[in-house]
Amino acid sequence: MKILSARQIREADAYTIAHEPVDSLRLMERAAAACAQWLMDTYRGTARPFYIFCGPGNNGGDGLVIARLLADKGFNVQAWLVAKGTPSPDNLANQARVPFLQTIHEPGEFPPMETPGVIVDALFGTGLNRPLEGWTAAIIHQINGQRGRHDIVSIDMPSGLMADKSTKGNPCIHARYTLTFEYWKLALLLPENGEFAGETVLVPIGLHPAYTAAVQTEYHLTDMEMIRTIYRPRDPFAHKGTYGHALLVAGSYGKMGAAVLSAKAVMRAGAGLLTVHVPGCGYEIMQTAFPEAMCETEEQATFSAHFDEPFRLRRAPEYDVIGIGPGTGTEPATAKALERLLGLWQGPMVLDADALNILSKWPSLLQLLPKHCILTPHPKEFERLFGATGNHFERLELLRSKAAELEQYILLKGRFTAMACPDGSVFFNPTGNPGMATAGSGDVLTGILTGLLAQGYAPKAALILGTWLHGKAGDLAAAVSPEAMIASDIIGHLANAYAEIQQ
Ligand SMILES: NC(=O)C1=CN([C@@H]2O[C@H](COP(=O)(O)OP(=O)(O)OC[C@H]3O[C@@H](n4cnc5c(N)ncnc54)[C@H](O)[C@@H]3O)[C@@H](O)[C@H]2O)[C@@H](O)CC1
Ligand SMILES: [K+]
Repeated sequence: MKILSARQIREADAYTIAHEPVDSLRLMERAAAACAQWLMDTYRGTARPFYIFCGPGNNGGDGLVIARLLADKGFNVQAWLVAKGTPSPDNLANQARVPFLQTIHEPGEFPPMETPGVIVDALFGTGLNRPLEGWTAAIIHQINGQRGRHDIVSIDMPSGLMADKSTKGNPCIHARYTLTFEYWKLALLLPENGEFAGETVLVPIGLHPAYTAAVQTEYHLTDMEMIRTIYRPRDPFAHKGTYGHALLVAGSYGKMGAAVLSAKAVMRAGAGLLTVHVPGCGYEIMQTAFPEAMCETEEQATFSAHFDEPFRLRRAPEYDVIGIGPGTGTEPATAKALERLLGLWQGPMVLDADALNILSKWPSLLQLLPKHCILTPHPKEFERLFGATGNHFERLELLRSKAAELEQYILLKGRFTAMACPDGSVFFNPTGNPGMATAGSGDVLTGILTGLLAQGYAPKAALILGTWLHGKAGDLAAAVSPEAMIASDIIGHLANAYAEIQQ
């Protein structure tokens, strides 16, 4: 699914009006009717009144239509026009159709709203072009002050948030739900705005599909259609060699769990063969915990500078992919080993955890990476690798520019994990939940990505599919209890995540 900028959303709106028998007033009616329906379905039977705050533009126009539609259905509705500036023509036309509309001219006129109800925030949407200040900011603070007593539902955007620019630190509605029209907006996907949007619900309003099909965007949200296009069913004539031989370099004294979790995920993702390279202290652990993997070792608790000797990496062509990093530690000897490895290997590769920490400590190693590896930092690892930024839009831009400059795929973990490709595109992943913020979850992702690359998926396909599978398996695991789930449960649900694609 493409993520459009505020300008492109306006164009999609105009294109629909030009190419369909619908004028702007009808389109507003359609969008507002979809919201009114959601509000009725969600709050029917609760006897909660609706308190609707309408701004001067078309977002306010949506609020006016919602007020009328809910009142027509017999709901208890109060609506206020927060009057500042000239109203848009469609807003004005709808004001006349809400006889019970009141006006707030200054913050002192903020209504009491005694009965617990639902505040509908239709003050500003994608038309916001600068931070809110003065008395509009004061109204936002007053609405936020009501959060304990009322549910707040924002229409299209939480008022105060700009669709594709940072509004960090500026006044903004804290919604429980955001009913956003037709497309995800970039701002709704970035963690710094999570507290404002609450739960985002996508509301289709029937914009013309031809515009979306043709428009060029850098940002995308992974959806099932994309996943089904990427996924390749197994060949009935397959043997284990068909699905590749992965090498996983992982573990150290006290951190063999990371290696075991990663190894299991490689195989559960579908790799044909796996060799795990661990320090000597981990040999028995690995062979016992996961007999499906072959295991080779070194004497030391960490990896030696002579990595390639017992390791016989000169036989590298027998591997299809190398995954490296979970639990390896960042000893100088291990860093040397990674350097040697990079001198010998130019194939597909996944670098995670301590492999990334080594790259941060010795940044010159970044230049030795084969092109089109997958790097999977969490925000702290990303900051150590590439530096701090002032807000999450800047961080996204840094992610994009580093992926292009280094010609690597870089995955930045988060609620909507952002995956930047060397061609400048960024894919956001929708699956996953807070239950996955648990030790070992990242090691499982490394394993899944390594397992997909082993099977011959191209890096971009492996990245999008693997991250989706990881989140979906996590969602299935969290369905029982997000608190009680552990990383092994994600592996345990990978089969069910695959099954969802095949349905
Ligand atoms: N995209 C679409 O296809 C559709 C959009 N609709 C609605 O239209 C909205 C966009 O409408 P508009 O473009 O009229 O914009 P908005 O209603 O979001 O806001 C524009 C108004 O706010 C004022 N404004 C902007 N920044 C301000 C600031 N910092 N302080 C005070 N005032 C400020 C402008 O002067 C203007 O009056 C969407 O969010 C959505 O709710 C729907 O009505 C129907 C279909
Ligand atoms: K709004």
